[in-house]
Amino acid sequence: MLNVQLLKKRINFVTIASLLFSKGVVFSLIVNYLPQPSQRATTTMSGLESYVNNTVSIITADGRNFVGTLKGFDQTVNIILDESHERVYSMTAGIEQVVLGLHIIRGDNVAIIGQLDESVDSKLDFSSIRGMPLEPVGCIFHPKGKSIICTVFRSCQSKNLQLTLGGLQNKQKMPLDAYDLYSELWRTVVINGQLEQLTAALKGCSTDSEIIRYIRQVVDEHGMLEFIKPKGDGKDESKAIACRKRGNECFHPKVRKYVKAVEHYNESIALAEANSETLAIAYANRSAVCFELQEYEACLENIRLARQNPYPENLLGKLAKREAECQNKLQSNGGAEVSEIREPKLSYKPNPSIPHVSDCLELKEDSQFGRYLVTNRNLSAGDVVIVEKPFSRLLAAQLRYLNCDYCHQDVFLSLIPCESCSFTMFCSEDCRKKANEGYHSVECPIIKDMHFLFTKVILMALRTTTMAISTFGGNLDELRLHIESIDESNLHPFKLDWTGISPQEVYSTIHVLATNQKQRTPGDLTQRAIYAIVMSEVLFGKSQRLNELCGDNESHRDLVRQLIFRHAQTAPVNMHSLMYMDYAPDADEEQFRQESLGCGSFPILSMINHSCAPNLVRVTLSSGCVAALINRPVKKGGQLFDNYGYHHCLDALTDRQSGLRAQYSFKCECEACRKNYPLYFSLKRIELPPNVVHPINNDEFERLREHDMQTALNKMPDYCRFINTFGGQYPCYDVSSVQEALLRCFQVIFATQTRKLKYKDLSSL
Ligand SMILES: C[S@@+](CC[C@H](N)C(=O)[O-])C[C@H]1O[C@@H](n2cnc3c(N)ncnc32)[C@H](O)[C@@H]1O
Repeated sequence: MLNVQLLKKRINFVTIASLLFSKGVVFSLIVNYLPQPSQRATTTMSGLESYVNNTVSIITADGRNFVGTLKGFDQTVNIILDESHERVYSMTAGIEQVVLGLHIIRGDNVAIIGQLDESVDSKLDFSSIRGMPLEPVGCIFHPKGKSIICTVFRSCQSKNLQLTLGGLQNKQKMPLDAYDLYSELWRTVVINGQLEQLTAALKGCSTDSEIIRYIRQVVDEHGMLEFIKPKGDGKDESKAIACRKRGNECFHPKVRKYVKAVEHYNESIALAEANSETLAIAYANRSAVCFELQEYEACLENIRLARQNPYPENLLGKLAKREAECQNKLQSNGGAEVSEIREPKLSYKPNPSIPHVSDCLELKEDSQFGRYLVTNRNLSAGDVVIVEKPFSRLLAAQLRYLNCDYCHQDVFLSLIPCESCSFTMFCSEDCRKKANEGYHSVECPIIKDMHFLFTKVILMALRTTTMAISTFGGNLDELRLHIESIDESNLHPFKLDWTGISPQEVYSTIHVLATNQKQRTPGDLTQRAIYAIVMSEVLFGKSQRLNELCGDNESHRDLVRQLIFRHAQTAPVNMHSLMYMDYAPDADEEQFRQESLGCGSFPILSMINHSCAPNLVRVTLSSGCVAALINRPVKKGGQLFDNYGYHHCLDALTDRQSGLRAQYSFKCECEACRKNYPLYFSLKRIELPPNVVHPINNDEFERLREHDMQTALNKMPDYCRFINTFGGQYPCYDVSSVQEALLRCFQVIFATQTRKLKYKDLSSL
């Protein structure tokens, strides 16, 4: 009934669309609950097209084997199989084939896809084949999906890590990343029969420092670090000129892709040497775009920046003419219109000690859930219970030439560059200064390499560590003493008074977030220790600022490694994605969609546990805060539940359970898992009383999809009322679909929106 258009934008094949339409899938659910794209393997999958409608065999990261007809996939390798089954291997019985029918496999879980040779396959006697069940290969955090494929397919069984790494480097024709190093080391350990020894050694380590030291020995034994070759970063005139040319192509009157043009000019600005003609021309060209976008104030500012640099004399007249035209326009247009930003307010009195949290929330702890939040009053759909700002945050790399690295605002017409690196831009001198004082002075020389070497989850470990260091004014002794004074078993954010809290105390609440270290396998711990070793080596090798802070003190370096190691464990478990609503008119009919803005660490939101049938959603606000909004009634005494990317409407029970166990180390026993709630297209419909009209009306929903604020404001109370009245009948199609519509209202009213939208009539987007 709702949202069928959304389907087309995720999956480009009409065949899949018709398949799922017929089953009534609401695709925005998929959009909203699948993990963020950067969390998933984003392999280029053009080769996959040839497999469509053929039988394929897929090995997933959690070690399962699915066979079925490939019906389609999207750019993040979410796969749709039809007539599928799972092959379960065992050493004591033949291969079991569990029939699944239509089955969706999430992109982040796909390790290998290959076409099945049916002529060979059909001759196999499955009952007589024995095979070891596959081990999880853990691709969830791999940045590009490439190594998994290399790792599993590689026939080379060399016991010498240097040989395999060298071979891999030649084969990939590009530098290795940190995951490559880990996966090759792990394979070598297994081939050499050293797994037991390594496991025993890790078990014998009683501190993080000992784990890192032991893994460092293994890394050094194999000479692994020489394969990490950071390229460094810096200004580059020829690249700056090339970017400007790309900008000019987009600016051409027949193309008029103005936002794209600005993105290229911004890259040119970031790459240009300070006080260069290239820099001046890039600013001047950006001023031309501003003029076309009728942003006259910004145009004047860009003209000023161009003139501050050696702009070619023979072109100065052109600038002066543009300047005069701008001034005329400004005089005749009056002041610029200011768009209203709506910030949700807490629905109940704030907690006197934690003003960003409603006073009805309490923190509890038990052996099943660890720490968790409960409400001491009934909550209703639409209630706002938390509005929290992040301690540390990281901008998505693909937005680096559109958004400010510090405040994340997409003020792309007025970004200024970092004075040293080519990877970071800011919206103002103020943000540039704050970023440098906070994290950037340490990260500046290595941030570009870090984005190549690590995924964003692991980069959050870096950012949280650099923020921790700056929180203590760079004084590593003080930071160490502070950490040593924390009683981890007894500290949580509800124990602190946030009204006058110091940044150091805020860091304490981040420091004690769950690491799940006890549940981590030796392979997992090795992986994270390698990340900490590689990251700190690159930092110590290139970051002058960090070397100044550490001096000759080896214990300072040790502290940095330990913090990165710790946050490489806390980040994947606790970090939250920051999202914005993008506008992409040619991405099929669904013009607005949630995209990744980055990620952040949050002391209070991190206390919320998961359910596959959650009762709240998170929305990233323009202020950079994240709000928790209730989307299903919660009774007094009930626990608040977030969704960690595994929703019963979208994922089958076994997929959810294995995914949550692999990523978050717990066995989910939520209501949806206990009662095996159906997938969305199998949900029952409820019979509404004759006086109740279903609140989703197609015309209004269409306007919501177009992000019409008035419709969102009008419909939100209706949707909340419906959910609050019929929420007791969950799970049912009616409540789930209205929850989706309510989420869209939250997004229209409160979520960070792209500024591009403002230019939809002036520019091709
Ligand atoms: C973001 S933290 C949530 C707060 C956590 N309970 C704590 O004590 O810090 C995520 C971790 O909490 C635990 N967790 C989350 N949801 C859970 C659930 N439904 N049942 C049991 N444990 C859960 C898992 O250990 C998971 O890795």
